[in-house]
Amino acid sequence: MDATIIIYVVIAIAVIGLVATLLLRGRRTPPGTYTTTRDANDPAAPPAGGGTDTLEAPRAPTGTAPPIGVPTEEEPLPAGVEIPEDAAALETIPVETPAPVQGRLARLRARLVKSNNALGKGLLALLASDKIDDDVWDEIEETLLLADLGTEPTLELVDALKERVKVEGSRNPEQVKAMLREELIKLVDPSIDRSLAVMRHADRPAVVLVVGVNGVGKTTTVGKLARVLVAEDKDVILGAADTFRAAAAEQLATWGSRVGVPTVKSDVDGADPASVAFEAVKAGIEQEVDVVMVDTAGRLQNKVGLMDELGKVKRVIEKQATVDEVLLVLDATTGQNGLNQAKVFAEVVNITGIVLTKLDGTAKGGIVVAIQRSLGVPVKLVGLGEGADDLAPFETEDFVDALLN
Ligand SMILES: Nc1nc2c(ncn2[C@@H]2O[C@H](COP(=O)(O)OP(=O)(O)OP(=O)(O)O)[C@@H](O)[C@H]2O)c(=O)[nH]1
Repeated sequence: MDATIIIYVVIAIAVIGLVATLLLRGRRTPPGTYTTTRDANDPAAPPAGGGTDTLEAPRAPTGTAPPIGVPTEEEPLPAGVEIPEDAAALETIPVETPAPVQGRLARLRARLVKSNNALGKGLLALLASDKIDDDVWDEIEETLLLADLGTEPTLELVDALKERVKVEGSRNPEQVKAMLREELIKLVDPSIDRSLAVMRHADRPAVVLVVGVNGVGKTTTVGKLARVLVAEDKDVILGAADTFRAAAAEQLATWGSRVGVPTVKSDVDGADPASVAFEAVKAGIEQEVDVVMVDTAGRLQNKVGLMDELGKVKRVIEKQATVDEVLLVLDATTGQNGLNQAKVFAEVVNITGIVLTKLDGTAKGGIVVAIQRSLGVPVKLVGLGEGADDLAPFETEDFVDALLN
């Protein structure tokens, strides 16, 4: 009897608590409010009058989006932004355990071997031929250029090989392979620091901003990278600031929920990305996570638009934290086009690392060298498939071995 009363009392307290929480939360995030000056790139002029201005939301293609609040750099406000409960709450649903990160590139080597066979086999056959005359050197050069190594690195590699063949004389296949391996490793550069800046600061999380054009595999990469961080035992929050494509936020949230990582997103198409980024970092600080990772749209229709959007996202984040890492995602299959994209992004934000996706679908592994050379930024991660754990930290020797096998 006593026990029944206690159970009723506990249930009553829980219901009252829940109702109070819902009421309070509703009051904390008034929709459609906008209290300070607009930015030039904000979508619509605020109506005149009153202490609180209300902005029309940027319209979704259907034109059905309701008015939302748009943040300013002075005082960002939520714009229909959903802030999930902390990761501990999400962990009540079964989550997947990501594959270990250590040695992933070596394990995924077969993907590169398949696509880069032409490069490795071609070069080894040429170098091991009885007589290496100018025609053979030309063919070697062509093979390297076709693998997107870039003109300058190709010439450097060919010169180094010519010199070694002259000095060492031998064309025993094993020796040739060792020689080529050494020279390729030098070109890719094992001395570069490729670690990700994902260490939590004393009082706030590390913030990673992920940029790149649509379709390169950016959202997928953020999802996969969340798994990498979870595998390294880090608490993560995702910010779905790619508000341009309606499904991107849901796609990201699905990736996150698979590994118990919450996603801050807006339920309004075309909401201000800076608002989502701000709220994600705020949630990350409040929930004391290690890393906040923000996905962005970064449409490349023109440089000024891109600069406005990414610049604002970054400035708004910097009201509460530092941006520790800006990762540019590039599709390895796009060759020169990817390099051009990289240059435009590099002019707009300070890129600290490259994620090269779809390396499994191309024989153009040389793009790693070309990108590092032209941007002066290291390739930190490579995408080697559509599977959830097909993203690997870049390791020079494993990469070169995959090219040559
Ligand atoms: N083969 C292969 N496919 C990949 C890789 N990375 C991503 N993809 C695929 O590329 C496609 C596009 O990926 P998304 O993540 O949606 O591209 P996005 O750049 O985020 O596009 P938006 O969300 O529109 O900005 C998807 O089908 C992914 O599965 C990879 O490393 N290898």
